[in-house]
Amino acid sequence: MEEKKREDGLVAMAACYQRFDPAAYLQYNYTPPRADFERKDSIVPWKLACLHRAFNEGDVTGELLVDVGSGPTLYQVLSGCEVFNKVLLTDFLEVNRQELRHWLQDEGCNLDWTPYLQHVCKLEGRRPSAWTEKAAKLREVITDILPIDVHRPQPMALDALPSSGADCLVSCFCLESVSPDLAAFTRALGHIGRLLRPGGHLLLIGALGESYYFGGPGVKIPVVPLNEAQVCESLKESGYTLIRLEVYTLPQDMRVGVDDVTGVFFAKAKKIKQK
Ligand SMILES: Nc1ncnc2c1ncn2[C@@H]1O[C@@H](CSCCNC[C@@H]2Cc3ccc([N+](=O)[O-])cc3CN2)[C@@H](O)[C@H]1O
Repeated sequence: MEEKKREDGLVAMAACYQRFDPAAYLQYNYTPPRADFERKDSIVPWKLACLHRAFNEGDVTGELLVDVGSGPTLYQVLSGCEVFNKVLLTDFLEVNRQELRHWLQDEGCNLDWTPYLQHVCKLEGRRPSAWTEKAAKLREVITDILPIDVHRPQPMALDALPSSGADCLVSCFCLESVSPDLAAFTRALGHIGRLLRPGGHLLLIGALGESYYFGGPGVKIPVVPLNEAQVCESLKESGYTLIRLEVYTLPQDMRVGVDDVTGVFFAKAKKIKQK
């Protein structure tokens, strides 16, 4: 009975995503005020600063970085692309994989990523005009955009990764938005952990206190509301050691009606080496 209930929850969640609208989603979350590079307290600059620091403090190294549940966004790998020479983007929906391909092939997409590229160049101490070099670097290291389902014990095709696994995973706003409940969120953390080599790092960004968001006009998608303690506990339960947790609380004017998120967490964790 338990298994049937679990399965039904995942089928219902997948059905919600059939109406996901990448262009609207990008508009809701990746334009001002949530993405305002002139504002110190805007969410996107905070996320980019967390990722820049995490990728550049010396302990995150290797060949392969996998972004889990990329959605239609690229910001999550703008720092990582300077550290890894192979980056895989992944998503559950073809419409999102297509949106990412459009950018990769410079075919025009639904968001201008230039301000993001310029901002991360600034974080790296480079002149903002180096954004074109960063865009070229990104197009060089992103070797594929693949399907993924974090609810499967094997979330990606077996031949997608080397047998040793990825050296680092990044995942932003995905797991809590695709899991019917906390147990499913924790299981999904364990599933993606199987893509990561022991000792590899997980950089996880997610929503705190969010119970729904709009994935398009009238497309209300349920989210499992998380608090910091649950995030820490789920990471521990699914085989990670927490290195650092940072929390951002949304100022009132960042609450724009597209979700009921109250905060954002950034966790840097490490997959425990098997004894
Ligand atoms: N089974 C699956 N496995 C993997 N990925 C899957 C699966 N099902 C759907 N997906 C894939 O996962 C999805 C990822 S987008 C999820 C959106 N998360 C909530 C949204 C995001 C957001 C952004 C920014 C801010 N902010 O404050 O600045 C707040 C918030 C809070 N609201 C989507 O790409 C879908 O295609």
